[in-house]
Amino acid sequence: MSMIAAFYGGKSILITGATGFLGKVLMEKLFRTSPDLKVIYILVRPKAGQTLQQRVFQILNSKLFEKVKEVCPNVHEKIRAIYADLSQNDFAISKEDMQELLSCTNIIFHCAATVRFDDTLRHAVQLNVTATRQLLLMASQMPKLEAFIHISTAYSNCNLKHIDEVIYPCPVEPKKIIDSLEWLDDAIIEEIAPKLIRDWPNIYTYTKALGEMVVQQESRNLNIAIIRPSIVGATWQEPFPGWVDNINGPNGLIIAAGKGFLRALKATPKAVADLIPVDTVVNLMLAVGWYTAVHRPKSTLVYHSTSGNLNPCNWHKMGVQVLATFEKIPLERAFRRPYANFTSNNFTSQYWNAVSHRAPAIIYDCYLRLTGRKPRMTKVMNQILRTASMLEYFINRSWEWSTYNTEMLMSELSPEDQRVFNFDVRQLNWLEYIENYVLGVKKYLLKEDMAGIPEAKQHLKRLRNIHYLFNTALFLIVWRLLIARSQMARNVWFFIVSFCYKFLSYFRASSTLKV
Ligand SMILES: CCCCCCCCCCCCCCCCCCCCCCCCCCCC(=O)SCCNC(=O)CCNC(=O)[C@H](O)C(C)(C)COP(=O)(O)OP(=O)(O)OC[C@H]1O[C@@H](n2cnc3c(N)ncnc32)[C@H](O)[C@@H]1OP(=O)(O)O
Ligand SMILES: NC(=O)C1=CN([C@@H]2O[C@H](COP(=O)(O)OP(=O)(O)OC[C@H]3O[C@@H](n4cnc5c(N)ncnc54)[C@H](OP(=O)(O)O)[C@@H]3O)[C@@H](O)[C@H]2O)C=CC1
Repeated sequence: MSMIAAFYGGKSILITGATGFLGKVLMEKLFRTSPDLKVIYILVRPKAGQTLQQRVFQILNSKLFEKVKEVCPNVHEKIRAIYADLSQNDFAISKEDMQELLSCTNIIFHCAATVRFDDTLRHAVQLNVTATRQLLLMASQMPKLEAFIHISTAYSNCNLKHIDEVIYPCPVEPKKIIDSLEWLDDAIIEEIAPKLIRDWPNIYTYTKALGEMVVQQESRNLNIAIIRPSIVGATWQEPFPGWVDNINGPNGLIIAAGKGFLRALKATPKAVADLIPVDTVVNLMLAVGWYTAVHRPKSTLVYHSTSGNLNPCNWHKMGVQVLATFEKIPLERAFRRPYANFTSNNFTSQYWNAVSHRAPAIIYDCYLRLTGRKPRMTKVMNQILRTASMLEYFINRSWEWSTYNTEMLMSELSPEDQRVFNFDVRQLNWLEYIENYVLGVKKYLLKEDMAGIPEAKQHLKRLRNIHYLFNTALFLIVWRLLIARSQMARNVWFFIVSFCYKFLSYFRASSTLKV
């Protein structure tokens, strides 16, 4: 019997960010391994015209939850969606709901955040810092609370090269920033933001670092742990391999590469690609929840959920495997054949952007215009290049994350728990994982049918022929222009023609002699 699964039985669990990528996989695993849990409270806001109930219904009826429905048929009754907006005072939760949360919650998993790199400082602080403080305040009023698990990111200290499982101080006190945002207007905030974030690459990582400091400062006598995942990728094993449902991190670039939009990337091939499967992160989260509640460590422990120091893979290996998978399982209606290279040189990168990205987009838009359609490719291309440039910081550097606490926890688990809540990335086979990942992007994110693969392959063949035809035509045009304008080009041309003529005459004469 799994001790961790048994621990969550009968518990009331509060999850923020349950509608996000990590939150959904966390709920799925909880329901599947501890179907006798009492209730999962989720703080949700209405979004995209959907009510809370519609959002929950959609999640529970997705492919991800298929296995849960077999193990826990009454899952609908065990999930309680509470209206909340984490960027509002008291999260805009009703008095009754707040009372219920305060009196019943046993465990908190705080996943909600804005993960946009380009968010405004005001909004990112509201969500990643102030909301964390507010939730800790709520937690301190929960008599039954056993553990508070805060999800941060391994990149919260990406201004350092070696990162230990400790909370590092930030140059500016979070409280000072929270207070100053109350009276500064938006224009001034955006002006001072670059000065505040110093050597952090974006607002996201900076505010996540502030969030950790808040956790340390406001921990009071709570049982708290922080988990820092690196780049969270598709599921490795559970509930099935390759599940993914958003375009963050590598996902958008994998699609852009598979559709033939992105054919070169400013990346350092040997830099470590620190991906971590989402189910591995979730298993660690549940193990940490159990350990924090049962063993009650004296201080706030930080756990790194990273792969680089235990089972490293670099961007070259990853890129090659992504492309190899697209050879076997192409995406539908590609713009060009998937082909790409990584370059760490600025000049080469600019060159490839002009030749491989912008030029084909402009040519395609001309074609759309000529055929009476609305041009759109340049816009799409600009968006992809903007996204790629935002991610560049992370694919041109390597970090070392120590994992003492994570390894310590692994050794504390029973063999059964190590199996059911496996977070040992040493067992991960990267080639197999990446293949399933790419397949998952095609099936679950793009919702493409596997039956369409032969047609997709046929389409790629047509693209290859168009490519050859285009290159030949281009060569002939350039050559013709050269011959018309340059004596030297004419001489070379006559030399080639006469050489070919002589070769053919010799070949014909020798074959006549043999007869
Ligand atoms: C040496 C030889 C080698 C040979 C082999 C070479 C082979 C190469 C093949 C290439 C294959 C590539 C495969 C490898 C992939 C490597 C990529 C690695 C990426 C690494 C990422 C590291 C990130 C780590 C950070 C830390 C992790 C975290 O803690 S949190 C999660 C990270 N957060 C995010 O990822 C959020 C990032 N997104 C944003 O901040 C914003 O979306 C944006 C700023 C990027 C864009 O904002 P904007 O307002 O302009 O746009 P938005 O409204 O959001 O969207 C507009 C349209 O753009 C689409 N979109 C959005 N995001 C992405 C995206 N990530 N990728 C692609 N497209 C995106 C979006 O859908 C919108 O489209 P429309 O709706 O159609 O308009
Ligand atoms: N994905 C990754 O690569 C990594 C993620 N992390 C961390 O993991 C956690 C989860 O990330 P992930 O699941 O990928 O992110 P998502 O963007 O998928 O999910 C974010 C969640 O936060 C919720 N949220 C955002 N704003 C509000 C708000 N104002 N009120 C209520 N809820 C809100 C979202 O709700 P809604 O659906 O309504 O928008 C959503 O459920 C974050 O803390 C992130 O920093 C760490 C490292 C890597």
